[in-house]
Amino acid sequence: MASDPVPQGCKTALSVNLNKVALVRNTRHLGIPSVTKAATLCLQAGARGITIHPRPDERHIRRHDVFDLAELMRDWPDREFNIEGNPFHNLMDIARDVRARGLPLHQLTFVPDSEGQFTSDHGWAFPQDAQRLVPVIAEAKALGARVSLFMDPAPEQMIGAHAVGADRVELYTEPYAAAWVDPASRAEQLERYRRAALAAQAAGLGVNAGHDLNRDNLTEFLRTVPGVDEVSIGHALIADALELGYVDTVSAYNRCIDQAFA
Ligand SMILES: CC(=O)[C@@H](O)[C@H](O)COP(=O)(O)O
Ligand SMILES: NCC(=O)COP(=O)(O)O
Repeated sequence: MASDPVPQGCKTALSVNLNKVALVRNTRHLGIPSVTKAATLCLQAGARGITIHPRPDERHIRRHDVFDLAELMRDWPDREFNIEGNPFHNLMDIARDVRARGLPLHQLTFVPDSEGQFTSDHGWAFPQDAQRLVPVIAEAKALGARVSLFMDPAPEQMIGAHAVGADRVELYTEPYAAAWVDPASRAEQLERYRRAALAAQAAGLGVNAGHDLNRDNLTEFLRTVPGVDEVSIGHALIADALELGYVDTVSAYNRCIDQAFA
């Protein structure tokens, strides 16, 4: 990686996931809403990066979106381009193609989804997944990308994630988001994530987080879980943008992050 737009150890960076913009766009053949325009507005509003998850069924992000966005990211050298997906399905082929075109690719987030999965709902497991992950992680790093592994908040798994060569883990936050409405469950979940983040950092990994984070649950998560390098947020953020617009929405999420560090 030539330069790292989201270095470890700084205030949490907001990466906007644009899957849901593409989902709406794909219901007609008109090209609206535009994924690249959404990316531009979010970056102008202060998003530190763009995330996409090109699923094999192309229900939202399509192959051309990856290249269109990578071209756009060339004009934003201090922002991060993060592509999520399963390295045993379509992800590595896309990553090779991005780099063959000389386009930026800062982070690959490996997610163990099945083809056609409704949405991501679990992380990698060690030692079961170790052997097959080693070569694809090595290849991703040779392509110049940081590698993050989507993981459940299980402290005992973090040494395994580091041993296979990952740079970071992305903690799967849906269980926290689902527990948020109930104060006792929320506290219990927060403690799980806090311990998982500390274990990851002790193993030498950076920590990202994502899935169902929103304006209500984000600040408390970042106040409690130490040293989160990046959050990727899509579903709730794009839903908010339908009401508030991209610019005000990105500002609102950045305020949630700022409040956690105040
Ligand atoms: C890994 C992760 O949590 C996100 O990529 C999430 O899966 C979003 O994907 P969808 O937008 O397809 O639900
Ligand atoms: N990695 C998580 C992500 O990119 C967005 O998840 P969500 O906010 O759409 O649930």
